Amino acid sequence: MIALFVKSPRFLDTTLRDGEQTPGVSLKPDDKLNIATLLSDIGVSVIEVGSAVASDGERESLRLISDAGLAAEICTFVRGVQLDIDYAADYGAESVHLVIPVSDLHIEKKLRKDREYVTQMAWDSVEYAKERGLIVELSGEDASRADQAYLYDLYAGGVERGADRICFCDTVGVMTPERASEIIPPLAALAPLSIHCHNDLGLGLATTLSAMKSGASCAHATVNGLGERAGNTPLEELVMSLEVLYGVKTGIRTDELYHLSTLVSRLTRVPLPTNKAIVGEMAFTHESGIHAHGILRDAATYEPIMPEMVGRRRRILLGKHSGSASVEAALSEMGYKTETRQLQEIVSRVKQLGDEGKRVTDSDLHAIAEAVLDISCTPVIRMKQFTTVSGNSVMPTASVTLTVNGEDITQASTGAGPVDAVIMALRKAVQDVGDITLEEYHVDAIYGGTDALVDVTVKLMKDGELITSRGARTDIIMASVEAMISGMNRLLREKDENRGKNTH
Ligand SMILES: CC(=O)SCCNC(=O)CCNC(=O)[C@H](O)C(C)(C)COP(=O)(O)OP(=O)(O)OC[C@H]1O[C@@H](n2cnc3c(N)ncnc32)[C@H](O)[C@@H]1OP(=O)(O)O
Ligand SMILES: CC(=O)C(=O)O
Repeated sequence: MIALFVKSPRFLDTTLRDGEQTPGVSLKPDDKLNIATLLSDIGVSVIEVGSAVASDGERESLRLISDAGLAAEICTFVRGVQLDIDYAADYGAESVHLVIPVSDLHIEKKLRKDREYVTQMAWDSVEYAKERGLIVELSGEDASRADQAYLYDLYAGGVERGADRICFCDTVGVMTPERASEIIPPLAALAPLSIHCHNDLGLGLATTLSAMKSGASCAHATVNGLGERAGNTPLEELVMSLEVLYGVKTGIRTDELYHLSTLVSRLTRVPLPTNKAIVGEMAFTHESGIHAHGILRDAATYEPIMPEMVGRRRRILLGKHSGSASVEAALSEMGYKTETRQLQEIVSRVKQLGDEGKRVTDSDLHAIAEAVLDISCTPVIRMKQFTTVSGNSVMPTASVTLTVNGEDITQASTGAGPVDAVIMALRKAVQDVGDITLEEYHVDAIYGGTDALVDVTVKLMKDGELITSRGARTDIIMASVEAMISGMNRLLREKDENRGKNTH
């Protein structure tokens, strides 16, 4: 089975073209350059950076990325239209993804033409693009619903006229993996073949793998599976499946996949589903006691791949499904030592919080542990007052007065909004006692009316230590301040090796 894959498969990443066609997504040239640079650095062979014909901004992006001297081949989408090909050549593309509708449905209903017209358009476009000095990937749009004999002849004539590669598009994600294994081999014998799959029925990855196993030497994919409608084959899932399940060396730096994913999610503003394979927040997070217990003995019990392979870290969350093994491990991380009955009591309080529907944060565990172990710690920081101002004609501003180690400190800051301003002011107020960075801010459980409870979770980092903390109030600013103060107190408290083990 393994031998059927080509030895060094190539990847054409189309995050910046098909991925950007995700409704509502629009990337500025600099954003595209950032993503293209990382794609090239991790080893993607070809980057389709957009559609040069679409807008001035698209052409500016193409020029910027083409001039950046990246190792990857820079490609752009073109129709069978001379203007598109001219833009590609004039703005610095090395190659074109020349897309030609090939199913009768697309030819007759969309273009209102016939097969002969489209064949001629395809071949003329190949010749023209070659004259303009471009590498040509001749692509059949809706190829999986096309008459396969017609498609074969169109590709064969295109290759005779100079097409360097051909591409088979399963445009609406209807090709099964079984069908791919029948259709692809004769086409792949014509020229190097790329496979481009969509995920309308959730089969994008399976069909791409099947096509690659059947002779496709290049796969089109997008970061996070972005793309039209339900998206395209996700690059991170494809690369990891090839590496881990099929033993194929992809040449991709897998340890940068998570970094790439978060960059794309941030710039496109498309959040990652928490359970998304490889890159979702929960992909390497465990809560259930049985799983956590297994993981703590040997991670392979419940993890098919090591999180480090994709640049991630394992997390064990606490909640109502936790068991004593994971709670003990979390306590020990925090420097607490417990005896059996103390541990049992802490586990039961953790479960109680879970039963109330709450996420159990580090600060919650800390508070429970201190109560059960009867340790009273004086908080390093206490809030004395804070004020925020925002409105349509003022810059959002906040001032805070904190008592830090017994001394009053007042700081003020502006921000993108009142929450941002107050968080910046808080961080300024504690900067002399610790460099605390806000790694993540998350608002949850906003349901009901405008007076609903708001649940804010923050992730804070100090000296490489990452903790989560929560605040729950009906006022989002109060909830944010509560989460920040409680988290900062956790980080600023000295770790006491002798903590815990009180017997009573
Ligand atoms: C499956 C895919 O992902 S295909 C890629 C989709 N990407 C895009 O659409 C890129 C963004 N698109 C755009 O900016 C615009 O649609 C443009 C600039 C390409 C065209 O804009 P307009 O000239 O206003 O045309 P409009 O968008 O209304 O219609 C598309 C035109 O392209 C033609 N066309 C569509 N596909 C092709 C093709 N592969 N080759 C040649 N012509 C094509 C259509 O027939 C139609 O032309 P017509 O009105 O003369 O029949
Ligand atoms: C070209 C393309 O993106 C498709 O057919 O899906």
